[in-house]
Amino acid sequence: QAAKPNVVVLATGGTIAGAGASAANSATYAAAKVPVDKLLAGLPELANVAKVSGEQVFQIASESFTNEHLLRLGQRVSALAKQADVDGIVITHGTDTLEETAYFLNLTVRTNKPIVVVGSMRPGTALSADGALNLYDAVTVAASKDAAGKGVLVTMNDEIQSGRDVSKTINIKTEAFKSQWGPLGMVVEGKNYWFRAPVKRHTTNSEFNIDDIKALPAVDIVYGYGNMNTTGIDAYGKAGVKALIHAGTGNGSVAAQAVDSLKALRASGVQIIRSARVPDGFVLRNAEQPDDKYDWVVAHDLRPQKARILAMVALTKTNDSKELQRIFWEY
Ligand SMILES: NC(=O)C[C@H](N)C(=O)O
Repeated sequence: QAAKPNVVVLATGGTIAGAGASAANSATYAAAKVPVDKLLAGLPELANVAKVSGEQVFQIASESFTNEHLLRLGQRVSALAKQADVDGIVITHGTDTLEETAYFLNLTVRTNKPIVVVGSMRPGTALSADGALNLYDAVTVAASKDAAGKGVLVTMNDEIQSGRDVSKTINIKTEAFKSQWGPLGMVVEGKNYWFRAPVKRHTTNSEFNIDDIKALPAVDIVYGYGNMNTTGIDAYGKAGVKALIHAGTGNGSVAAQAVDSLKALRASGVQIIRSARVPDGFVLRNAEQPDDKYDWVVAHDLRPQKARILAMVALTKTNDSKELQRIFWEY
């Protein structure tokens, strides 16, 4: 029998490492409690698909992820991916910001080896906990040659999703991770079934490289709503933000009373990136606002939190708005 592939599980915390007081506690529990060794020991079936080793990188709930966590995790993933004795990497992660980390790695880690980010909606102590199967699926995908070159992937709820496209769309329920463009495939009983492949640039085809990124610039998000005021926009400007994501209403529309503040910020050198608070669809250039005239960028189909990740990564290389727009189309 051929040797099993080597998969490293990098644990960062989240509900997949959570524990509640009773089996009835599906939503009330503490995240980031169970160490990686215990997670892996509780899943002996992993030995059927790979030779698995674990490493505790952080033990936090993912809402508390910072740019420093992103950089440290990315550097560790990159170093492991260069090792000849590592075939695939799994990252266990809280679900709240899982999509941001997955996209960050997708943009910056230069490897063809499968990288799979996984979490759970219920702690392992709960009835119908989903973490064990999600993790088994993640290791299955990370151990598979057919998962190579598809960018960073996410396995939740039997589906294989693109880390670029996927978002958490509901709390409480286990079918939380969706993409408007659909999953790439499914993973069932230790086997992958593929239906499509990503077309946006990622990993080995990316112009960004985590090994060259030492710090990420300040990029923040303001939310559009009825009766919007400019307090947030002006405060972020004063705080020295390098780009501001506007999570606009509808097709990324901007309230008339906010336009002047955003124009003033742009005039001071801050990049303005028009995204939308609407979950799906995409923002068109020069629709709703004259982006060419104001020298603003549109976020394409990226949700505000994903637009923030791409803006930070892009700004490590360029502060040219035309280049930024090209990057938003291509990634
Ligand atoms: N389901 C989860 O993992 C939620 C948790 N708050 C986290 O993101 O760490």
